[in-house]
Amino acid sequence: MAVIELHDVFVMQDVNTVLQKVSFTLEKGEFAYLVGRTGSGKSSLLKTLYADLPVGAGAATVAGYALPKLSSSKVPFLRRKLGIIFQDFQLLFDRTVAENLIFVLKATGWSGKAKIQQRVSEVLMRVGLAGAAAKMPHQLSGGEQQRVVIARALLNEPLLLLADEPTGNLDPDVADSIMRLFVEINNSGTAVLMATHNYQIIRQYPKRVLKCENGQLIDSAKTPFELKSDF
Ligand SMILES: Nc1ncnc2c1ncn2[C@@H]1O[C@H](COP(=O)(O)OP(=O)(O)OP(=O)(O)O)[C@@H](O)[C@H]1O
Repeated sequence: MAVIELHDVFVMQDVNTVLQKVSFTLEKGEFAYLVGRTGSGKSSLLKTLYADLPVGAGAATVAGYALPKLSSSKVPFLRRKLGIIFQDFQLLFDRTVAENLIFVLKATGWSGKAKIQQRVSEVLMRVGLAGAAAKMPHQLSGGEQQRVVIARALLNEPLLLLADEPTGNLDPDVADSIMRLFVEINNSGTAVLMATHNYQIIRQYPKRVLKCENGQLIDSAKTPFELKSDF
């Protein structure tokens, strides 16, 4: 089953076309990088996929939801199938790690204190932060904070993780450990689409690459291309 299926999609910012005729399929459990120079349209494409930007034209299905016709009341249901790891979806710094996670669980319809506590423990364990529940975000390193963001994205067992520069502000060792976490999550069946400028990571963990260039999306699975370090 495909978790993303786009056919001739136009990615728009207001009246401007950022990407035209985007067509690709991401299967369940697949991993792909999304690359391209600054301003080439990576974030806009990701935003289109989680219905933060409207589809200009074309056919798009994400996690079983047909996007062009998706009513705003259905958007939360789509988002529950997705784990979104974005620079601007940061942690709430006035609450503990556990409270950050509980906030999202309650907002997505969870109830029952024991069930909620158990889910919080499970996701923290999954990202290697079993002891961090009672800590405040500022007591954690940048890499640990990113792990909490990933834990939060995993709360509702998403079919697909959408990540925008998840290793962006981290030093190379920490970036590598975050990448290994993504690989582990992917190996357990969650599809991942990760926008990145991190050439080292792509070299070290080679996978399918989707590249935004000149208003189009090039797919290494269809048109093999050599990735240069200046993408
Ligand atoms: N909120 C916005 N309103 C209008 N135009 C925007 C907005 N955000 C981005 N754009 C424009 O859309 C185009 C694509 O930007 P986008 O942020 O998708 O690129 P990107 O590849 O993610 O870049 P970066 O690598 O810097 O994150 C750019 O021309 C940008 O100026």
